[in-house]
Amino acid sequence: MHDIKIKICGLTNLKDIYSICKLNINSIGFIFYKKSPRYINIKLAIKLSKIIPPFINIVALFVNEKKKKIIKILNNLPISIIQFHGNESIKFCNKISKILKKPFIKVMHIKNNTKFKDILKYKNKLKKNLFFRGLLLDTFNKNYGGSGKSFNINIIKKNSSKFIISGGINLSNIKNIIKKIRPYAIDISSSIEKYIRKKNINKIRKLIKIVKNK
Ligand SMILES: O=C(O)c1ccccc1NCC(=O)[C@H](O)[C@H](O)COP(=O)(O)O
Repeated sequence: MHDIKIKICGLTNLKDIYSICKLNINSIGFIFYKKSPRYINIKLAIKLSKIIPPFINIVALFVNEKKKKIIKILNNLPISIIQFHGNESIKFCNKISKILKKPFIKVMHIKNNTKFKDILKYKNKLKKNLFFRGLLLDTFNKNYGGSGKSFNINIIKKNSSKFIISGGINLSNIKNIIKKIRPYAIDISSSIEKYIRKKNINKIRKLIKIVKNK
């Protein structure tokens, strides 16, 4: 059985990063989307990135951002992966990734009527691109992400493909998600917060214990 990777999204302060980096997590997400309550600017991102040790990935998240802005951020930070979390076209994602020579992951927002075949179809299109690394499934929401709301995971067939699952993952539903899908990775934000912009390290510890089974 594969080890499930963990991405903690929406980090905004040194204290949280310092604590999280001591734990068994794989990636940290910085949100460069101004409308998110977890948005950070480039100046803060530079400061935060300096304390992230090797082998923990920094993921830069954008929502329908302009090419120029993405390039500026990526040229100034040690980013491992770009996360396109809006309605960006596959062509746009690939173009930016090619220019920057950085891999990308792409969100698909899951609605009540989304079918598994729609997900596979989208993933197959993405897979044609050299820099594509993973499809992240998040619950459809007008604010694009960080909703704390789950989608119906029963539409995903177990082990049929490797997905990054997000949207409303918490300590109560994580066991079921693992049992039903055993995803490649999980991406989590709001349920592990004390309040907006402050993570709850104890909850993260508990989550890791379940996910990594240690
Ligand atoms: O977290 C946000 O504020 C956010 C806002 C706009 C677009 C994306 C955002 N987060 C992206 C993530 O990767 C979250 O982990 C994902 O949406 C799941 O969030 P949650 O349901 O709160 O666990």
